[in-house]
Amino acid sequence: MNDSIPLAYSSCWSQNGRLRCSKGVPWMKDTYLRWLGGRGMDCIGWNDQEVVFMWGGPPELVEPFGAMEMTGLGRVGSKEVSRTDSKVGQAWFGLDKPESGLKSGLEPDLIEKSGSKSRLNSGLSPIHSETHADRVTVAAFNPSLFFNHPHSFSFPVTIGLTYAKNRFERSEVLLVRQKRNRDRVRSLSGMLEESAYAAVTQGSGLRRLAHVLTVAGSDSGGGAGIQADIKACAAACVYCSSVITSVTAQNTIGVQGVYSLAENFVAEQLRSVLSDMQVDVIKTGMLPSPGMITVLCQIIKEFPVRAVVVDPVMVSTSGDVLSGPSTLSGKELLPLADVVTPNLKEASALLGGISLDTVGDMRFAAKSIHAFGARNVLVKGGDLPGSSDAIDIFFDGEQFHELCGPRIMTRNTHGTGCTLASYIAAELAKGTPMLQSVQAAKSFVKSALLYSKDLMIGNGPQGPFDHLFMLKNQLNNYAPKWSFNANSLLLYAVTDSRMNKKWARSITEAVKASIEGGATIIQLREKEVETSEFVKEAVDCMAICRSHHVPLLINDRIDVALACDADGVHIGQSDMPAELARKILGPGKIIGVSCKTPAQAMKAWADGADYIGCGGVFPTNTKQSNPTIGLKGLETVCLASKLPVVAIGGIGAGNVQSVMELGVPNLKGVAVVSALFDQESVTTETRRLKSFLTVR
Ligand SMILES: Nc1ncnc2c1ncn2[C@@H]1O[C@H](COP(=O)(O)OP(=O)(O)OP(=O)(O)O)[C@@H](O)[C@H]1O
Ligand SMILES: Cc1ncc(CO)c(N)n1
Repeated sequence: MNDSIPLAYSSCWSQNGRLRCSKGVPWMKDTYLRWLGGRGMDCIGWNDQEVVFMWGGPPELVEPFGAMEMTGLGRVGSKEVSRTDSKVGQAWFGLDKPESGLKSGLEPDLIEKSGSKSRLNSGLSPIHSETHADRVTVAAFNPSLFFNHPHSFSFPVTIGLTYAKNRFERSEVLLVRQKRNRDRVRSLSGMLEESAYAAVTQGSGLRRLAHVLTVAGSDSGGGAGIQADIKACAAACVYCSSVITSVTAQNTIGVQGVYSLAENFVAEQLRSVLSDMQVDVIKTGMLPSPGMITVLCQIIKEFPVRAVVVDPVMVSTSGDVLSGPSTLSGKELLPLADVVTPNLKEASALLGGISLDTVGDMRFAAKSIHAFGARNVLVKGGDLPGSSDAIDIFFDGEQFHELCGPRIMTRNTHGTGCTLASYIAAELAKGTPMLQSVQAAKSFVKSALLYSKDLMIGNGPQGPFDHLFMLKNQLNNYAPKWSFNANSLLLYAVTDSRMNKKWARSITEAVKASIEGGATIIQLREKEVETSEFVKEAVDCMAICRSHHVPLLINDRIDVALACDADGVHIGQSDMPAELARKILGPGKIIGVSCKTPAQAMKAWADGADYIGCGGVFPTNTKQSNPTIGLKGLETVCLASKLPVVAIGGIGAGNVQSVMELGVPNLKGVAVVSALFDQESVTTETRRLKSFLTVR
């Protein structure tokens, strides 16, 4: 790499795969800014597993990644720590206090607990350390927010990424946004992702894949065990190596035979993989003997990994015993587990055979198993009697989370447990935080069951399902096309068929006029138009919007959005659930959800929406039965929302200022119907309203 900026300005580099840090980098603000301007990146911290970079860029590239906040991620041992800060300049770069860097992102007690090797620090403060990195995390931020420095805007994204990659040849480079949306962001921006990959491969010619090692039994029927684990990891785009503990003769009827491997041969497999490959996460399944667990625990301590996921397999779905409860009752493994995932029978066995029949019992079980030393516990309720939902209880030692999803009526649930644990492991390997990993896994199992509910493999009562359904789902469009810029919510024009009719305009004319007046995003909300007509107009509107670089969304009608390749959809609380809309549309489309309450806003975020529409703020003729929430209600939802917000409902030139004056950072604009479209000149009215709005 052409490294024309002297290394002295940087605080660390890699040598033979180890990260080395310079001693006593002087605090030179101006030089540093020049360096940052040229590189767009600085290492702000590291520990023995992870290096954290800050990366800046021009606003239009950075904003989709969350302009106002950034997150530093760190790890101490296998515990992930993170810190999100909106007062970026000072807290993260220590412009005022060089020592304040990421050090403050790690709780001091964690640093101590983790032992002497782990440390994080500011990239600028004097550091004397040598460690190695197996992951480089690149956090995006917008330097224009706090650096009044011309060079901050002038470097290509790839330089930063190439830089990171070259510095840490053996490391994986990850692009992240806020902790909350990390996984989505990685796929949000096609351009950035491509750049990232180009950078990663160009630089050193090497690239890493997140890696899960499964230590489990083979299911000859292919639905559970090691076979399910490999497929689940593949579906999550993660590499999976496998150490086989036992071979079962198994089909959809039951388990006909079990042949367990010798403990020392399992140890040999473990050492083969772990001594050669960079495993991020170990997932365990069937461990047929206490001796095997002892061997595994020893080897995990020898080769520490990012996280350990323990699925305490004891009984197959068919009811056949795969390993006795005694194997885990030694409880050597649980203290090493970042998460343990017992089903009801397994939880009961771990707790000496108590009966678990209700969600309350599941909470009790989760707490009791947590006391054995696992950091997190997920008690799975797939077999909860009399429940129409599939309810799992997640306990992190402090809080319970009830993860609730619809129970899919199907015989094909063989291997759900193995799949769930492996998918959690895969997400953790990619760097997704624990709770989100569990949620993603649950959502994956649900979708896989839904897709496979009528599949017929084998003649027994419990069939396998199809893990790779996404490859076959033609509706899914996984190529990201549009990276959502929340600033486009500034003046959001929503068309209305009644008003168009009243003023004798076609939808296309209305859209064209509002764009001319300065609308920054358009939504077609056409409740009274025939589908064929709607699609035809939507295609024309798309062409106009594309040529003006204005995103076009379709209200409610996902089919129409797909048919005209719109940029996304806007959905209400009673329309298609956002989570399913995301499944159908893929990560590249924009999804907005109407929300009135903080709870709805949280759900929209969890479901993968990009923004929320909040209102009705003021009374309106468009939706007479819609109760208004007022400016106070809007403010409350904005403060609770993790997504950008656009206000809607009775907004026009007379009150738009009162809305924007709320001054909540994530309130990005106003959505307007009548004030634009129930007017003689749409262009004039749009222009007028726009004059009250400025990009914030
Ligand atoms: N019919 C279903 N519909 C939706 N989700 C389900 C269904 N059955 C199980 N799940 C979910 O699948 C995950 C695995 O739970 P389950 O209790 O089936 O595990 P398990 O008994 O260990 O599975 P297996 O032994 O078949 O591998 C949980 O998140 C559970 O809620
Ligand atoms: C090998 C194996 N592991 C796990 C399970 C649990 O479903 C199974 N049925 N078979």
